[in-house]
Amino acid sequence: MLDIKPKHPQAPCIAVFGVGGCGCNTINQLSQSSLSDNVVLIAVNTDAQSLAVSACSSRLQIGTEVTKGLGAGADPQKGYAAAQESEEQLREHIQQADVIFITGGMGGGTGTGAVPFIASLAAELNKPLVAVVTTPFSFEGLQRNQLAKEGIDNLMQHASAVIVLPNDKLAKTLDKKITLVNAFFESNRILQDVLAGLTTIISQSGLINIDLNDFITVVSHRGRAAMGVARQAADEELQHTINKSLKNPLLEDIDLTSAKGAIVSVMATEQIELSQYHKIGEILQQALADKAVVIIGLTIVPELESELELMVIATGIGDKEANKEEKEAASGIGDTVASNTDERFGQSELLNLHDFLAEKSQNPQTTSYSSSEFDTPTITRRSPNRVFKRCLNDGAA
Ligand SMILES: Nc1nc2c(ncn2[C@@H]2O[C@H](COP(=O)(O)OP(=O)(O)OP(=O)(O)O)[C@@H](O)[C@H]2O)c(=O)[nH]1
Repeated sequence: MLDIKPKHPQAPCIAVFGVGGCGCNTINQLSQSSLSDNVVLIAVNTDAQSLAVSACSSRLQIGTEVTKGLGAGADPQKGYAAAQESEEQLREHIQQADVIFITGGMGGGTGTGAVPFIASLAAELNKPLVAVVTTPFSFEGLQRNQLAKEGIDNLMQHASAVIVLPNDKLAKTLDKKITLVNAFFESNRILQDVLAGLTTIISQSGLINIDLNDFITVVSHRGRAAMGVARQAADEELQHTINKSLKNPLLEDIDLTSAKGAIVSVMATEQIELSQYHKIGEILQQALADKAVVIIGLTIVPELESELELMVIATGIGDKEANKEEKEAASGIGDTVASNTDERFGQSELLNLHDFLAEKSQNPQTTSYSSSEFDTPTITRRSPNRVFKRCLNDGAA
């Protein structure tokens, strides 16, 4: 049974399901990250042996009758039937969470069959669910790739957002001599970062907070999602940093101009200027679809190593052609450029920051942070010894 006891009762409960071999490997690696204490990792598999060596404290063997604990033998229908057999336990786990992340490798039996089933339960229980899945290496053959495609199509019908990480794409960025085991490990590190980043974004209390409702607003656009992280190098133009965050080479080739929503988590030092914060919103509005909802959170980290770090999650990414038609219809012309960004950029967020800066200039003590309140300044963290710390307005701290 899922047991989430957040230290901060107001913090949303986040369940991360790792399903099948790939999913369980990923959350094993994720358990090495420092995650907020409201995040629970649940290993779900048909394969009893692989589950037995999982580092996760919550493990759920599904389909004991259907698979006899031996895996789904690359048959997604078996994976689906296994999840169906264990529907009650899965429901109990889902019910206790406020938001669900699920990860698995598409192309085999368990992940391809069970991930869409779990997503359908979450949809039925009205819980937001974001899936982060891989597609097979092309050397694994056409059959696996076809199964993966079908699995993703099924998943898209139920998940709030789906982030796809093609193993093939990853292979292109690795040394040709890398071993298969290491290639998987590297790929899992990306999955780990994506999941750690997603959970951090909702758990973290910043100066300008991104809460669960913001997250739900953005993921409710449904469809493909993408995520990118960037750190501003010394003297780098803000535009360039944002472009970097939008061009994560390990994610799918996707058309961000069709994204209908984005959540941006900004970490910056106290030196961040109002105009910089505003500019992030403007640049993103121009990069995404017209009327895209952009929610920007800000956390002040005095010890940040760079001037600024950004994590962007873009959602509701659709078909390029459909998007072009939509834009043309909306504007009455061919090439549309995002206009009137102020209207779509949350004024209340700007006011919050403005208040903060004004207050700071009048009363410097209100922003004197103790350095122990903050931790390593990167958005995603891998060190198991580092506890994620909250910032500024966390009343419960
Ligand atoms: N990135 C990454 N991909 C993996 C890993 N393990 C497997 N995969 C990919 O995920 C696909 C599905 O493999 P598994 O997750 O082992 O399969 P399963 O879902 O457990 O299904 P069955 O073994 O048939 O029960 C494979 O075809 C690989 O492309 C991993 O550790 N990392």
